[in-house]
Amino acid sequence: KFYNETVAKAFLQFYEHTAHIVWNQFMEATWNYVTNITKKNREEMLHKDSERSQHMLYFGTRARLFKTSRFHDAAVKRMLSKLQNIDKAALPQDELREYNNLLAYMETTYSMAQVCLNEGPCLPLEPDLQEVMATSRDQKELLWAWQGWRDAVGRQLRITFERYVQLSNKAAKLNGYKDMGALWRSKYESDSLEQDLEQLYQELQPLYLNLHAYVRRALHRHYGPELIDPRGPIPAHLLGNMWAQSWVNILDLVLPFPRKPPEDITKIMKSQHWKPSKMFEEADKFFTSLGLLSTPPDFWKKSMMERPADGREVECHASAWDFYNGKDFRIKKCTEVTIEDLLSIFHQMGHIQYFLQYKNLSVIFRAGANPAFEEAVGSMITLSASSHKHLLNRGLLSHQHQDSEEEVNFLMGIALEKIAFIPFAYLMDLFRWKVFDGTIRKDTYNQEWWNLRLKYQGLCPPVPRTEEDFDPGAKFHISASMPYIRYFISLVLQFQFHEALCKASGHMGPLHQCDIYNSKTAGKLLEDILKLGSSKPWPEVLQKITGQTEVSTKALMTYFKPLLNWLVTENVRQGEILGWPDFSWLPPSFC
Ligand SMILES: CC(=O)N[C@@H](CC(=O)O)C(=O)NC[C@H](CC1(C(=O)N[C@@H](Cc2ccc(O)cc2)C(=O)O)CCCC1)C(=O)O
Ligand SMILES: [Zn+2]
Repeated sequence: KFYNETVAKAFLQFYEHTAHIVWNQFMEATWNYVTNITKKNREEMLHKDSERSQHMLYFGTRARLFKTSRFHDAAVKRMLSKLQNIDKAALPQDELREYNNLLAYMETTYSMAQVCLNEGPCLPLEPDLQEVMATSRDQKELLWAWQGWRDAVGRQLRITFERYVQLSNKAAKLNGYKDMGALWRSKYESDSLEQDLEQLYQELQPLYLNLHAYVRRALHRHYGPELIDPRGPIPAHLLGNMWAQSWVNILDLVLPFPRKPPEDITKIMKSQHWKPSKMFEEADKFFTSLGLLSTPPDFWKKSMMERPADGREVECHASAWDFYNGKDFRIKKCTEVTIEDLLSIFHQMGHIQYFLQYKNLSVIFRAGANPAFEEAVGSMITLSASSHKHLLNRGLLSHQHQDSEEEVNFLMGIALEKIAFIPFAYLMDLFRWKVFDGTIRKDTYNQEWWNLRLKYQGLCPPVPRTEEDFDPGAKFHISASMPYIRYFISLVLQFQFHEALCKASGHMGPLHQCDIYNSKTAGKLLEDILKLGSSKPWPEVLQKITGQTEVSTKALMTYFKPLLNWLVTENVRQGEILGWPDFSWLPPSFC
């Protein structure tokens, strides 16, 4: 055992010196693969991944030799403890190779999947199948896309996923965790995480139940009683999204005041000849308006902002990339000129801003205070960017005022994105944690998935499901082994951040009318926490920006208060039943 803090610092210097080279090469090879899916690029990526794993193994095992209990420098202690988790690099060589191959297989199957029309073309998810799910009002066509996607992806991943679970748990155990779920949860440095999350969910549930009941009534009106049971769960293919995780695309069906429809911003963008690059510039301008950093030249030279026209196979799922050299940061996105994509670019640019702000920290601390912070930054900016005030100011809306009915319509639009998302974001990792800890066994993966989809989202599958299906695999993050609870926590955090920055910007009036654009004060508050990366425990960072040390739903509830009041009144008037009692005792075979 080493006791000497000076030795530890030299060890960390040596790590630092070699790490950003290994990480830069790994990111480059991975980028080359996902932006040009070929066998050669896959081999190169897997080779760079194994180099990175060897590097992690070398330093991770040695980091464990230091007795840090008597060390004085908190940063040294924190860095050494973070180094000790080496994730999949703890697996023996042959099993690591197998694991990397199955990870690549799952993600690539998802990225290349298409659904073919009988004698017509084959449609990829982005933009074609997403477009069908968003715009079709023909339930047979929706069912074709919904079922076709799950046949093309989920079914193909079922067996691989079972092996993925085994190897994931083996890697977790080799890192000292009881299973991979425990390793994922450890990023939040809290031994009461699961209880805290359940508490947040309970506080938010009334908001979701009221929205669910109201939307069910509207769908009942549109699709009729043969499809919608006003006391039952909603068929999962009717919500305007492949996973029913966001319901924004059925706003036209559920608009509270249909005589005051919101302007179609996508149409306005197209009439103003917006291009993807302009969408990225727009988001960049928001951050510089706060006095924050602008994207460097490499970003504009090396990002992939549209699906390539040269027929290359690419992974279209949007993502933000840090190349760990302090100057190369990129976004990969198959951008379409729509308001949904513009707002998603704001989210991605939030990741880029975090990368830029912490780029001078040690590689070990180049991450969010916790993964949810990483997600909340961009989503918080999106709250300002999607405000009526901001869109008007940016020429994306024409008419001035917003009366109380238009305000409810506006809040409904935001709620269809944020409130609808609550149970989905929660159950994604509830499912995987149970799979990793063995509560959910492989012969009931799909049944248990739909039990959770019924229990939390009040959805049911539109056609019978069997254990030949693997519907969770039809969601990117499950095929890409990317944890998801970060988005649930981010949902609450982003409103807490938004409230704090709105206050700092001197905003007066309702929270949902706040736009922090141009506020250098708000920007400074944000900059001070982004710079910290993951160098401090997140409660300390949360306190710096909000004054509180706890994640709290208060700001979110404040934001949606006018809508909740309206929803409750409306549901009582209609005699709605909250929840889905008609299916609570039957197994959710199908709707
Ligand atoms: C190299 C790498 O992987 N980088 C990470 C970032 C990092 O870890 O540094 C990364 O880019 N991850 C991709 C992911 C992309 C998106 C996503 O997947 N979103 C979720 C949840 C959601 C839903 C609605 C919403 O408004 C916001 C989020 C979904 O769509 O289900 C796509 C749409 C927006 C965000 C992301 O940006 O989080
Ligand atoms: Zn994100």
